[in-house]
Amino acid sequence: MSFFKKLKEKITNQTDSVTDKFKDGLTKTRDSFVGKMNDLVKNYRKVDEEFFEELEDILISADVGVHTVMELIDDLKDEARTRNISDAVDIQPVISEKLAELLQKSEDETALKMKDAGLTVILMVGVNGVGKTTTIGKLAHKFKQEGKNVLLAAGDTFRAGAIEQLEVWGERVGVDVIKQQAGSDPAAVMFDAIQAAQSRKADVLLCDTAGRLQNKVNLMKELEKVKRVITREIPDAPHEVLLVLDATTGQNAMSQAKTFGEATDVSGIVLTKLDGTAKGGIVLAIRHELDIPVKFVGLGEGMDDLQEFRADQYVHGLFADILEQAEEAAEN
Ligand SMILES: Nc1nc2c(ncn2[C@@H]2O[C@H](COP(=O)(O)OP(=O)(O)OP(=O)(O)O)[C@@H](O)[C@H]2O)c(=O)[nH]1
Repeated sequence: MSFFKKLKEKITNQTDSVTDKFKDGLTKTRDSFVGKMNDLVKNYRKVDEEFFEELEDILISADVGVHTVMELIDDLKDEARTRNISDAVDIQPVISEKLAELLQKSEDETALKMKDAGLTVILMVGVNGVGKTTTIGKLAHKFKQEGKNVLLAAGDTFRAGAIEQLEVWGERVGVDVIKQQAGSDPAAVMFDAIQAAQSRKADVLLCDTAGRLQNKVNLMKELEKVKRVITREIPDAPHEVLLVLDATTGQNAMSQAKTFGEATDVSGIVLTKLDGTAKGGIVLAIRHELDIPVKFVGLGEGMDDLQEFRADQYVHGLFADILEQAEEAAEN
């Protein structure tokens, strides 16, 4: 069975709306990437050294990341040799297949670690402006729709307006926000929030945190303190530490991930604004070079536009058209 058929089979048991969300959200990346790939195939026709050099540039310009691209190109060269592929058209499905392999390390690890019973505490970290507040709102909405009792903790007491912004989302989604005055100790807010969550028998507590990166030592200290307070109240919490990264910032997002990774144990990444960039290859760089699973992607500004990351949907969203063309060409 062809790779495309296998891919289609994989996504058939998911709802069409998820497939559409990924396809729509990846429009910018697809248009740029697929356009360049089509030109490449047209211009070169034959798979040779120059072809691979051009392909390398295309992948790097989509923010796939230099190390990942190098490995990928080596793999593709081997594959072209062993499968005896010389026509550029025939290598296209192999490219998508290899990208899928890179992403598909383990589907299980993208699922959130939720408690079967009792409170799940999720700490949200990331620099200002990446869409952390919006992501907390979207996650709260998702949990509410699943019938869960959700509470928010306004742990960003540093940035002016952060508490109010979280309250706006709280109202929009219909969940309460536990807060203190601006400038107060975020660890104290967490303590209050955990008490409130436990007495209200909440299922999920989503904790906002401050995102200043200018001073790494302060950031580390603050995150450590916040985590310590949470762990003192609930020993196995926080159950997830989700780092929010803005896909449109490209390699900057990679360096933020490294900094936060040093400051705290990040269990997963939420990649926002994937719909707003032509450089959606960043998903591959993160997955391959950081070894932290991408758990969610932001594919729009609306409440329903946060999607659990699915490697098969991502690859389908990017390559369905190319793969279909290749399939038709092979059949004729
Ligand atoms: N297109 C698109 N826009 C998004 C996405 N996530 C967030 N945004 C937008 O990005 C902007 C910034 O998001 P906010 O949540 O307000 O982030 P912020 O207040 O700047 O900073 P933090 O909350 O500290 O991250 C808003 O206009 C959001 O609507 C997404 O996945 N796609």
